[in-house]
Amino acid sequence: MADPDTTSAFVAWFKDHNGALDASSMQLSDIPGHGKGALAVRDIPDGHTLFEIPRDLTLSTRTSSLPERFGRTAWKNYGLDKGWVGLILCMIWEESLGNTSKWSGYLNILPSTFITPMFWTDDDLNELKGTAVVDKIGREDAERDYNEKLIPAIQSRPDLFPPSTHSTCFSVERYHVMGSRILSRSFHVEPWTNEDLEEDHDHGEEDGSDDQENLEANVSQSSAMDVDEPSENAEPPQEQTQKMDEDGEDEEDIDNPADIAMVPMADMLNARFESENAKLFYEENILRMVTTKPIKRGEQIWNTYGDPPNSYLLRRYGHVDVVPLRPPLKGEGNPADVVEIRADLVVAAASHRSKGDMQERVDWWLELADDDTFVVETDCEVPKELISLIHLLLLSRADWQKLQAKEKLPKAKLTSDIIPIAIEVFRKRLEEYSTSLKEDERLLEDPALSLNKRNAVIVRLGEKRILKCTLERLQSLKTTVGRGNTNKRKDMQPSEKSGQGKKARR
Ligand SMILES: C[S@@+](CC[C@H](N)C(=O)[O-])C[C@H]1O[C@@H](n2cnc3c(N)ncnc32)[C@H](O)[C@@H]1O
Repeated sequence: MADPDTTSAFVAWFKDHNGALDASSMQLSDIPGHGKGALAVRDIPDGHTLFEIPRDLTLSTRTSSLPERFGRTAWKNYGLDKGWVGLILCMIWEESLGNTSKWSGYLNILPSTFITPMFWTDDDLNELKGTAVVDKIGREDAERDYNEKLIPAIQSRPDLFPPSTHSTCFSVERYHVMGSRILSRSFHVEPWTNEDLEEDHDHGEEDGSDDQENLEANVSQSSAMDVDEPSENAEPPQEQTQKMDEDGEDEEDIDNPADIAMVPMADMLNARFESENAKLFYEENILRMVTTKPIKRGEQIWNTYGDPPNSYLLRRYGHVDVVPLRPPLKGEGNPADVVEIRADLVVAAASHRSKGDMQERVDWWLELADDDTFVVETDCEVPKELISLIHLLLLSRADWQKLQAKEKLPKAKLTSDIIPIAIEVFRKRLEEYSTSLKEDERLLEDPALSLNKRNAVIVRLGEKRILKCTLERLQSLKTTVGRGNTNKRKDMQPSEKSGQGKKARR
């Protein structure tokens, strides 16, 4: 895919702009099935610096000159300070400048085609039916920002965005390309000093807005960051996270979109479940990629994307992880997979035992539990909140009234009246996919299966394996409970983990 000329032009640009690369340790290469990536060209010890990126070489709304030229007040008035649209506009504008942009040598190496579901045909998207990907692709939301913010902004300043370039450089297609580049490559880079933060704050005041809350949140976030490595510098280096947050709508949840940055060179590293052997740290003036394990010559240098489930990997990055699974699951897949179960499925399964005031109980639940989706992980444990909701729906009217008075959710215990309903929930959830688990396993044996379809099958198969495993455990528990012997099956007690309010990736 990458031609060596593009790669060497990028490396030359990086060095020309004060990036430091230890080429005796690492080189960029084409890696089959991974696009480009970094390989160790010698044995590298733990704690070794592979490259350093000057902060001003990162590309964000802080470093591009566009927000300043556009005017900070106007930037806010057009809504460019919220979400990703401001950074997307900076990237498109920098690209429209061609070779005169400081980042042209970087933008030239970034991909313009993506294999994420955002760009799939309806036929391929159908393969994702039932999975956690379907509702989260967000193409319509992105296009709303394009039409309601970006277009009015560029039309307001023909001096910065000549009308002749609108249909080419500023097209909705380029907008999606830049959005996908951010989705799959951006980092969360906070300012180093309070002065930098104050600078952000000053801009807010200049615009007559009050950013004090955000400012404080950022200060505390900064000081709370993990410090992984001892540093020779006055201040310790701090760990960077590629991808701001694990939640699906992360991009919108970020306190300060100015913290989202494209980081040349650091974004050339691939990632695989629990394979991380290098990590990005930040210091006052540079970001530094440091090895976190010894790496053998010829091995790939892996960053981490936070080891998310395959549904998330496919949606954001366009690939899936397939590694050995852990008990109780067998075979290969992603040990970080999850399956989401909507609360309405639980309500439907419990409806035949309805107490008449079901809706009232559901509303009360939503208020108190603050989540309408349960997440089952590869340990195949029934989420505590799911059990608790079934309990709530089955309570006698008198017990329900007592509970309301106490404002406490019912205990999460898998009793003989709960188990059959939980079984029905898992069965119904499995029916939401259009194929069976066995059919999916057969499909994966077909070498002619397209990459998109293969990835979709891997995502849904991972979810189905969790559902089947949990279902089997519930069925076996039903038999045990039926025999009046619950003590032997302690393993089916709900996990504490899920009781701690693990949120669905929505
Ligand atoms: C941060 S970039 C890494 C550099 C990228 N490979 C390139 O060619 O520019 C992230 C992208 O790399 C690819 N990638 C990363 N890890 C991968 C993996 N384990 N398997 C396949 N592709 C991977 C995906 O296309 C993902 O969107």
